[in-house]
Amino acid sequence: MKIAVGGDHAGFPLKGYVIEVLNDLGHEVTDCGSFDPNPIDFPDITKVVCEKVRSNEVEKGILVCGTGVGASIAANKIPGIRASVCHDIYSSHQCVEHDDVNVMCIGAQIIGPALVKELVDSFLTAEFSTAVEFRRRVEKLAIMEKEYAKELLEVNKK
Ligand SMILES: O=C(CO)[C@H](O)[C@H](O)[C@H](O)COP(=O)(O)O
Repeated sequence: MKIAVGGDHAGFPLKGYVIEVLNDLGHEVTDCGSFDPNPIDFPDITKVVCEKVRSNEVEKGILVCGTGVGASIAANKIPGIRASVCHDIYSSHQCVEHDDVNVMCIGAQIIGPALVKELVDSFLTAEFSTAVEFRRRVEKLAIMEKEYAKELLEVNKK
């Protein structure tokens, strides 16, 4: 699978390990930075990773920041992105099965390499359920995105 990976300064060391794990699992990785441990704001890296996901250049994205929280907030502001912090195995596959999550966010200050390996594998091997209720809920997310975008356009016109 094609995967885009990115992280801010807090995620930098763990991002390297995530890439190693992905390579070992046979995935094709695009490293979106950061490429050194200097401070960089998580929204900037989040945009790079999520653009690759929403344009279908890659199938999924993985973001690493200090807690995963900032990256997840930023990613969920981008149309077409459904992001989640995944720090437990159940969420890491259930978020794909039920909510079709396409960007996993993890916190380098929260979890270590052994768990990361299992989380990444669990996230990437999970499949979106065909059950009608899950499909309906995700469609509602896309509708919400459009509704609020319309509202923003109207506010900007004034
Ligand atoms: O976790 C984060 C956002 O949710 C960031 O990666 C940072 O770790 C966090 O904001 C702390 O910032 P700092 O510049 O590393 O002190």
